[in-house]
Amino acid sequence: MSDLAAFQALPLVLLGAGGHAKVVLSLVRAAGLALHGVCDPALARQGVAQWRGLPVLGGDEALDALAPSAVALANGIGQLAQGTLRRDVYERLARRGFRFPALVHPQAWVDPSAVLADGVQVMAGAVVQADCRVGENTIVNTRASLDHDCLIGAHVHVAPGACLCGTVSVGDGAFVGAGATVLPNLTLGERAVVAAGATLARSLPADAHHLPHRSGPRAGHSQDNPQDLNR
Ligand SMILES: CC(=O)SCCNC(=O)CCNC(=O)[C@H](O)C(C)(C)COP(=O)(O)OP(=O)(O)OC[C@H]1O[C@@H](n2cnc3c(N)ncnc32)[C@H](O)[C@@H]1OP(=O)(O)O
Repeated sequence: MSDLAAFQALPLVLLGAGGHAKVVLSLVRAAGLALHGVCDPALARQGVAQWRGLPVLGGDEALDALAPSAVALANGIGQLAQGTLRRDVYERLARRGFRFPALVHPQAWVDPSAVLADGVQVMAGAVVQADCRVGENTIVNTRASLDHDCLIGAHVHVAPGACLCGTVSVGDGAFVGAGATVLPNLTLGERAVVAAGATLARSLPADAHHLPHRSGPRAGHSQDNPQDLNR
C-alpha cells in the first residue's frame, strides 16, 4: 500500500464537538470512513463517555497517547471571520506529525482536475469545478461553489451557499460569508472578509472587510449620508 493510501485508510479522530464537528461527523459517516473517537476538552471535563455514538477519548491530551502513524485527524473546529483557533490547532498537530485527509461529502462534486490539499473539507452539496486548487484546512461549506480555476489559499472558509465565480483567488485565512457572491477574476487578500449576502465586484486587499449594500434607511443613521446606508 502506498504512503498516501495507508494514510487515507487510518481511522479518524474528530477534534471538537460543536456545530461544525457535527457536520464533519455527518460527512465522515456518509463517506463510510472509519472513526476512532472524538477529542473535546468540554466533554472530557463533563465526564461524558460517548458523543453521537463516538467514544470520547478525552481533551487535547488524549492525542499524546496516539501515534500519528495510527490515526488521522478531522478538524471539527469551525471558523468564523477572523477566528484563528481552527488554524492554530491544525498547525500545532500537523507539526507533531498528524495528517488531516481531505474530506469530501459523497454528495459534493469535485472535478477530477481540482486539487485539494490536506485538511480540506468539502461539505454536502458543494461544487469544486475544473482546475481549482484549494489550500490546507480550508472549508468549502454546505452548498458553496467554486467555479473553474479558483485558487483558494489555506485556512479559508467559504461559508454555506457562497458562490465564487471563475478564476477567483483567495488569500490564506480569508472568509466568504454565507450566500455571498464573488464576481469572476477577483482577488481577496489574506484574512479578507466578505460579509454574508454581499456581492463583491472589486478585489479586496488583505484584512479588508466588504459588507453588503443597504437599500433603505436604518434607525439612528442619516438618510443624507450614503456611507451610513452602505457600510
Ligand atoms: C454553518 C454556518 O453557520 S457557518 C457560519 C457562516 N456565517 C456567516 O456567513 C456570517 C458572516 N458574518 C458576517 O457577515 C458578519 O456580519 C461580519 C463578519 C461581516 C461583520 O461582523 P461585525 O463586524 O461583528 O458586524 P456587526 O455584527 O457589528 O454589524 C454591524 C452592522 O452591519 C450589519 N451587518 C453586518 N453583517 C451584515 C450582513 N452580512 N448583511 C447585512 N447587514 C450586516 C449589522 O446588522 C449591523 O447593522 P446595525 O449597525 O444597523 O446594527
